[in-house]
Amino acid sequence: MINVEGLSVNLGEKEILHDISFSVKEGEFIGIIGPNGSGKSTLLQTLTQWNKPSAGAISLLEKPLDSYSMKERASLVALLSQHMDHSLGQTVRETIQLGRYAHKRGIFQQWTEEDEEQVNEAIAWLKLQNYTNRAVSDLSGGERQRVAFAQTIVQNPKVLLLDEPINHLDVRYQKELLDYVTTWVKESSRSVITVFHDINMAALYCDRLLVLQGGKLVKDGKPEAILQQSLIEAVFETKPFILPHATLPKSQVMWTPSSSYLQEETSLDTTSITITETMIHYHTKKKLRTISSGITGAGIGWHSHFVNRHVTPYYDSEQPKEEMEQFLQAHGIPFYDAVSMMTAVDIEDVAVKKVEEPYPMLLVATAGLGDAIDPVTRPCRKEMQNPGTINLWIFVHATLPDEALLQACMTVTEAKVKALHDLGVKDSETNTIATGTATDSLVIGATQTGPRLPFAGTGTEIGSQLAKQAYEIIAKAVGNRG
Ligand SMILES: Nc1ncnc2c1ncn2[C@@H]1O[C@H](COP(=O)(O)OP(=O)(O)OP(=O)(O)O)[C@@H](O)[C@H]1O
Repeated sequence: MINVEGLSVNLGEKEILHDISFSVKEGEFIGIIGPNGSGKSTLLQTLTQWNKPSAGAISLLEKPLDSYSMKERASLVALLSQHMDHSLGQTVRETIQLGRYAHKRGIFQQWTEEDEEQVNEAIAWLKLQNYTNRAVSDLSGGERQRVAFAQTIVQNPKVLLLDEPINHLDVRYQKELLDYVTTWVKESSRSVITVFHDINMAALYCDRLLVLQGGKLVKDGKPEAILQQSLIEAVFETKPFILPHATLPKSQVMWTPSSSYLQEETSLDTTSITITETMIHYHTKKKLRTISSGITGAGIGWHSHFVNRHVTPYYDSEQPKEEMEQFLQAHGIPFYDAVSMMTAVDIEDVAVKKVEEPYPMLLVATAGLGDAIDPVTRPCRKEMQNPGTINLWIFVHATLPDEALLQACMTVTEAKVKALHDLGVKDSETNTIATGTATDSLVIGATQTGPRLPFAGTGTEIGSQLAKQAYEIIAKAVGNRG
């Protein structure tokens, strides 16, 4: 659709773009990212011939861009820019209607049914029905942005160029506009090139990203190839963390504030454990990085409340998470900040241990064995037969990346299996050695302010400590049962 070859642009005395080459196919949604002043807007403006190149060539539909008349170009390429005044009518409808001008020829510019249809469609898509008779001058920044977008879209161009189209929009309208653009580009074999400051939105919506730095195209690739820590840090001069999106196979960037207020030390303190008949509750001053299989706070997160709640052997809830949230709230514990689990074991049988060397560690365990299971031998059954569960908490004063937290889970689980083996705990149905109970829970929390330990597998110093301590605390908790 568009081919750019060796493009350079001078503005005044200065070379703003240098030797840029890329191409855009039909149906592609391209994002341009880069720091302030890197030339993103200049590039978009040059694609409309707003700026004249000092070198290189731009072709559109296989013909040089400058071989089209202004009128032809206007109907093929539409630019929504922050840096130019859009033609404004009095009302929203009039302003959008002006976008159809690109399709009018000759002196008798009759308004057609197609014009009306395009305008009404854009008004509906952008949810502007209630604004059509409002004066554009009275609209908010975001509302005006949607009107300007509607005016651009009714031009029905082959190529749509958008310069920061979402910067004034709230998150709902950002999503709606980008969802709309995606449908528009995919269903009608057109192309879109959009300048983004929001790298995450660019990565979510674009097929490819162009990265500009100092007027040069430093990288052209799929979002997952662009969202690499070294590249983003080099271009934006600030360190990102790249994480997977929670539900889509896409990458996202996270930023960490440099403020020292967020870097305070947290130590592990046994005095902040409260043990009552109802629950074991541990509260840390600062949130810990956690990996857990609890009822609330499961997965990877940050939490400062840890709850092992006593329930009767007959506890039965169809919605244990909601029921647990109510329990936490009733006890003044914010459910969103709590890793919680349940046990039918008497809370007084809890085992607690604090270790200082080599790494400070706090361990808390309760162990019921009524439903000890050997899942390798026993056929699967849905119903739990006897209550009983091993709940294990391990808190470490160290900085563990997520992969080390996962390794710590493996290390600790292997130690639990060995403990049950050495204790001769058996699955009552198969009479073979159990690996755990059917409902065991685990949380590992790290203060993230101690020494940085990249790995926590069984071959590491921290892994060896985790395994030994987990083995001992489980054995102690099993021994504590009345
Ligand atoms: N008419 C002009 N004459 C001289 N220099 C210009 C002109 N227009 C823009 N520039 C300069 O060109 C460089 C690139 O500007 P441009 O607006 O393309 O950057 P950008 O990447 O879109 O920036 P931002 O993220 O801040 O919007 C900047 O240094 C800018 O000052």
